[in-house]
Amino acid sequence: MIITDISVIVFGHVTRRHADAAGHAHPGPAHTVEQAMLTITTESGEQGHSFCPPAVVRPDVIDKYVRKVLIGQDHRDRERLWQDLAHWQRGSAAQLSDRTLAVVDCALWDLAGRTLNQPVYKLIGGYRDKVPAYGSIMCGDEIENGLATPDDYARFAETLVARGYKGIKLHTWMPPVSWSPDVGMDLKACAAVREAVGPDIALMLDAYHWYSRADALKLGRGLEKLGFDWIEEPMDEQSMSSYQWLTDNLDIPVIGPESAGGKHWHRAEWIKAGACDILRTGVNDVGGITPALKTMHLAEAFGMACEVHGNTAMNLHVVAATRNCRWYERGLLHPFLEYDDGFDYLKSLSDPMDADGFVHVPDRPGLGEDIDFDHIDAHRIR
Ligand SMILES: O=C(O)[C@H](O)[C@@H](O)[C@@H](O)C(=O)NO
Ligand SMILES: [Mg+2]
Repeated sequence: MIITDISVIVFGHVTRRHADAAGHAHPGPAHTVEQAMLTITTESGEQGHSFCPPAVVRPDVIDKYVRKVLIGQDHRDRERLWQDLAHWQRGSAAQLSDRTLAVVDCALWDLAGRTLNQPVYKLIGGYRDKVPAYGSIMCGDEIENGLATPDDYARFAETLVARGYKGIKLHTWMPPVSWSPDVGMDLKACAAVREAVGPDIALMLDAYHWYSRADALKLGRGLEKLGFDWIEEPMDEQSMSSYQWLTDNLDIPVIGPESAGGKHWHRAEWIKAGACDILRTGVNDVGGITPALKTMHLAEAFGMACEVHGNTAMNLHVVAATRNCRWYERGLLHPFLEYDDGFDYLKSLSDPMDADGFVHVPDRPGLGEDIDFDHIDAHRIR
């Protein structure tokens, strides 16, 4: 039970996803990027693993903070270890990020599950073994027949419905796309998708993140006419009062915050301020499964849904262990990418989806990631 070692392996991972100047992903040629696997080991050799970009678990952060808090501790004390790491953030000069807390917390949950031979969501307390997924489409682009026009979005939406999705979220065009942002074009894409899929598919929009209040209101009013289920991140989430204003002026549910910091504490303030109708959390956004569950339960106490940001096993287990979340966000998707091909370092998908749009939680222990350790060893960089 006592943690004796924390290690990081950096390996090469082949992907066709490329980040643009704003950090949003788009398809491109296959290229190799560095990926890190954090491993926490106990005195009896039990291990838990979690994946992230190498910078999140760079040696100085692991040595100065993570090892100091975890080594010699009982791995089952996830709550205390998470609180201790969160307290170290204050004195870390912003070097110890919520993302690092998340990868450590996930590895501890994976360790607990692997040790007990149980999936994480069953350790938390399962609510369901399969969850409905919405297809989360990548941000728009200027790629011919990609996501360059409203018709491109409409055609892709039809493909997603045929695949089984019962919900679709659009991310529309954002800089560096040359002519964006453009509320009119956002609404044309949303109208084209609604026309293509009909009234029974749930639709949501995740918009350009820095619209003015006036533009966000215009966008929201347009989505109301199209019967969309929520509007997401149309303004800078650092302005909670802007979201309070928008929520007061729109009928369509406003969801958030996704990217704002402050973990579950700040999300409590959004609820108190009436800055959202649906709360949002995400394992990477709030610092782990542990605080994501706190956020889910916070929202539940206020009679609110809390939708979980992001794909991968860590978020799927949170959705499977809670009632007040309607969807699993499966993505990001693009006509030129085959999402079901998965990752080259996992032997199978962590979020397999059936033809009816349900993602089945793997019955494998821990986070259930079917890790190809031989692949990782063969492509190890350091
Ligand atoms: O890079 C990002 O901002 C996220 O990946 C984002 O595109 C997407 O995950 C999101 O906002 N989902 O709600
Ligand atoms: Mg979002």
